[in-house]
Amino acid sequence: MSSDTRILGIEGTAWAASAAVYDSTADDVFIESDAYEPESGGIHPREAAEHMHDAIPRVVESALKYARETADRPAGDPQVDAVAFSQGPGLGPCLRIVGTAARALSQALDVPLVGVNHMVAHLEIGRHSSGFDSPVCLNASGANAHLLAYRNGRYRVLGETMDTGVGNAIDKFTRHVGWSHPGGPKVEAAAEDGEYVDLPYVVKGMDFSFSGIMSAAKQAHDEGVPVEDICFSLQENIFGMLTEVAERALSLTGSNELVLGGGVGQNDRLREMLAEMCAQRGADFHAPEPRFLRDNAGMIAVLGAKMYDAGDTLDLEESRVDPNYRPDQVPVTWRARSERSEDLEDASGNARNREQSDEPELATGRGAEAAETRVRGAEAVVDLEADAGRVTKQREPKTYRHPELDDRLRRERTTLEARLTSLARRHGVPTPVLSDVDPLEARLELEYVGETDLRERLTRERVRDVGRHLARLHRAGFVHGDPTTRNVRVGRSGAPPNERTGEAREQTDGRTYLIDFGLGYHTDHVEDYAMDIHVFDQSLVGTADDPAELREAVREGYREVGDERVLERLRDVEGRGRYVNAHDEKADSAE
Ligand SMILES: C[C@@H](O)[C@H](NC(=O)OP(=O)(O)OC[C@H]1O[C@@H](n2cnc3c(N)ncnc32)[C@H](O)[C@@H]1O)C(=O)O
Ligand SMILES: Nc1ncnc2c1ncn2[C@@H]1O[C@H](COP(=O)(O)OP(=O)(O)OP(=O)(O)O)[C@@H](O)[C@H]1O
Ligand SMILES: [Fe+2]
Repeated sequence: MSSDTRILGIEGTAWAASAAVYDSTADDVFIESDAYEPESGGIHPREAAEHMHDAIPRVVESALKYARETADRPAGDPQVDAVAFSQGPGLGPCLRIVGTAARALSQALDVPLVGVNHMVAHLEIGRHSSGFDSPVCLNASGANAHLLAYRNGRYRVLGETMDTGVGNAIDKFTRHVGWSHPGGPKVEAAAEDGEYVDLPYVVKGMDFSFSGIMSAAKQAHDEGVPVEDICFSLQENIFGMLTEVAERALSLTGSNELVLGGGVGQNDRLREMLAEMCAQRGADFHAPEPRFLRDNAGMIAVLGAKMYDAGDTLDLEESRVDPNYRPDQVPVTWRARSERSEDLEDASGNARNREQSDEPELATGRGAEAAETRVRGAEAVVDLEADAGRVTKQREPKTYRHPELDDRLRRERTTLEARLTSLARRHGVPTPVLSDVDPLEARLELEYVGETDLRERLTRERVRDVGRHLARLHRAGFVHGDPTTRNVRVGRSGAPPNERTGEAREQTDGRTYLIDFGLGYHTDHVEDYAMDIHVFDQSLVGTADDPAELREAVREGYREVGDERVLERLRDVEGRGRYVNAHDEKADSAE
């Protein structure tokens, strides 16, 4: 960062009217915030906007006063170099007030305007305070919940909630119980005296859904289950889901660093689970201090400074706010050019992984496979005996999870994996032959298939094959649940070069095997089939430099075998951005 940048930051996307001054030389952040507290119910957009209207001038005045008092600049000079503000996402009426205030200040102070994406700020503050280079980020905030990882100039969304944000889900339950907003801290306090009761647990690849667990929690309350037990179990399941998908993102990207962002990150139990998961797999975990987790202008000012130093300022006409501003829409201008083309899952990431792991014999599934005898996936430890043609897959206990939940998931998934692996083969999809299953020990013995994971040898032809395979499963009435470029095994890297031209040819005859059916399930919903393809898409986005062609290839393959309505629904799913649950329409069960 260049020397002595001072930025005024303004935040006001929903509840926090906040202003901050960041000084890059001292790495000092001053924050002044004024919270909106609804008298009853949740956040009312109009009331929240009125709060912004009253409180923003006050907090800005305190921040400017601090800037004047601490600057060693001549009195006539501007005390800050730019005004950075949250441009979105957030509540429209609130954002507009903050936008107007920021524009007015930039004109009055005669300094440039910097438009900051609030969700990227939640991520970058953790990268800033940890010093991590290319972490995976779990954003656990009120209105959002997603996993981000940097690749090729953008923060890619690897997984996200299919319905509401995580804080909002918790707050809806506490409103049902009659507790005041915000509910998160109350659930955390009540959970201390709770015991575990069974609640739904839903992850799909790196996506997840809260609607099922929230309705079950409300119903349990109505039926008289003690509220502290529900709170305890909500935390165990919801945070268990977030930790699981975070681990899957680490495993898929080969990254060894996780940062946490967002207001729900203030929860001790969530932080404990994430720290434990990272410790278990030899990764580093960082959670910023609480004042940087909940909404605050400090994170806006810190990212604002990086953007300002990169020359990423706004003209007035570009300064419109965007309530649906997604993190992957932001061109990342502030990271070094070398970093920007860096490939998250390149060999170095995994070399690091091996060095730092407590268990050096565990590799992450890449590289010279002949030499590897053990692979650690996100869920299991897999012993590979290529010569004997056999693998043993052991779902080891995850100590971050409640033991009851852990037992249940490991058994269920082992049983399902055994059943669906065989069922898929009966429907013409190549899968490993099962030789033994022990649900109590959560252990499977399977045939060794393929030579390497698809992500090492991505070609259109192979990806097209995956499209056909998924269509066959769907026609048979079930989904894979976690189709990623690591859960497909492939053979040789290509046919011999063309004899006349010497050019490499794509192999068309090798088999593409699907493995790891533990998250699969029977369903006749078009939405579930579309989600299955969407999960594979997201893994392409996470592992391929140019995913567009490959995404088209999945669809080509799917179209050959499957139902066009699923592809139509997939276009809907993508258009939605955040997925609203639409488990309504049923497909005819083909076959
Ligand atoms: C777009 C923006 O406006 C939005 N901001 C936001 O949601 O505020 P944030 O400060 O990041 O998170 C607030 C949420 O964080 C929850 N929360 C606060 N303390 C908590 C705790 N100890 N345990 C669980 N949840 C907690 C609250 O219940 C509330 O739902 C967002 O980042 O999604
Ligand atoms: N039958 C098999 N034949 C050859 N290799 C296999 C087989 N099963 C697993 N592997 C290897 O082990 C890795 C991890 O296996 P698997 O995906 O089943 O475990 P996991 O813990 O569920 O992984 P994740 O949840 O990260 O996808 C695979 O990516 C693959 O490289
Ligand atoms: Fe936020």
